[in-house]
Amino acid sequence: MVAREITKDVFWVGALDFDRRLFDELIPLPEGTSYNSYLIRGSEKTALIDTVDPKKEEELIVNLIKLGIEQIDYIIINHAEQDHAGSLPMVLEMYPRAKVVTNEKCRDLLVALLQIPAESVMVIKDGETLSLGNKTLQFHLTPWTHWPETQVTFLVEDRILFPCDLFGFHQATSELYITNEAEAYRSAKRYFAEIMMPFRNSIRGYIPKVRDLNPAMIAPSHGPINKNPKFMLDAYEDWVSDTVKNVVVLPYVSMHGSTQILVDHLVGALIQRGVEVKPFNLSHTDIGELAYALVDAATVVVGTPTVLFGPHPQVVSATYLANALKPKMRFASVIGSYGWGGKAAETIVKMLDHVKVEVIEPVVIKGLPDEAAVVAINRLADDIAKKHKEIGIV
Ligand SMILES: Cc1cc2nc3c(=O)[nH]c(=O)nc-3n(C[C@H](O)[C@H](O)[C@H](O)COP(=O)(O)O)c2cc1C
Repeated sequence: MVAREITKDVFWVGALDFDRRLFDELIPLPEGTSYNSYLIRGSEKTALIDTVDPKKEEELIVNLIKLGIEQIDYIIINHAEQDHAGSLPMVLEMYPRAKVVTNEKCRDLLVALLQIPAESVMVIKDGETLSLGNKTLQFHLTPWTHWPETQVTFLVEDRILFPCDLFGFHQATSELYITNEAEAYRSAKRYFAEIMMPFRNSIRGYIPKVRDLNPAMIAPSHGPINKNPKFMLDAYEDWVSDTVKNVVVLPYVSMHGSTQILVDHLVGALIQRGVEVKPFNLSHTDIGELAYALVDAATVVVGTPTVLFGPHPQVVSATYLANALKPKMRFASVIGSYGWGGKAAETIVKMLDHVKVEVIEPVVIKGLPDEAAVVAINRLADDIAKKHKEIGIV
């Protein structure tokens, strides 16, 4: 890997991870990822902003050595998660005189997660600045833009925002900057869905503050640097808003084909009624794509057979995730088939306790769908189209 200069005396010194395919043992990474770390050489002091995932720590160290960095005065930690702070012990070993700079909550997490000695941390407060001589770092605490300790750092003179996870996305690319905004939009929306969506209300509050800073660049900790911050801020403003689209997301499983028949019929019935529908067969769905679809869908219909008196375990897992991601969905329903009895639909509805949804009457049928089942699915499609019309999205 090679360190690259972004602007005078500001360098990207991170690591690209083209091969990584799973994050948090949960999220598929179709484009790999990067762990961006930045080095700022002021006239008097040198600062490193965030580190890299420990499995790539050697690349960070080599970048620093190649740049001829003999002393680091400050290591700014914007977020304590290991993919950004995990190489801190190694960097501190290499540069023992460096002070770790972060907020109080982040310090406590660094002590807990990485056993960093508390006394090596200089605690900053919201709005505080740190001079590097001819360059000034300004810290803004942004709790719950992922974790409780998250903060962003602004390089005042160069107007570069270092927001760590916020506004970034998982992509390993040799390009230092975003070159194709349409592609970046898709990757960033997926990242938002997987990581940031549960915190949409907090993020909404920070967007005007970021706009006030008027950054010339956003240099996140995953993915390429953004030279057009307005593009990302506008996109985020839309994603964090309460505005939903005329879309039904339909995650489902079918073991023997009966629930599949209901799904297929509902897909057709919704299309006929002018409602966009996105089915996801959970036996082979990339859950990142499911999360992506949840960002602005008005309705979620969960399809499940009854298994051991409840929903299919794959459906339980997807419903748990959807509920935890707290999408802005307004309506929910359940469809499915059973053999002799159970509480699949009731269990799914109970699981949706983090989202404020109006439940539309489920369609749960015995065995193979018959004419009555088709009528019931048409009724469900009618109800969904009516609800979408009532809220003005059709
Ligand atoms: C492992 C397994 C467990 C099942 N458990 C139940 C059950 O507890 N209650 C029930 O009504 N049906 C149960 N069934 C029957 C299915 O719900 C029924 O066959 C249904 O029509 C399957 O829908 P599908 O074709 O969409 O997979 C079970 C089926 C399987 C294979």
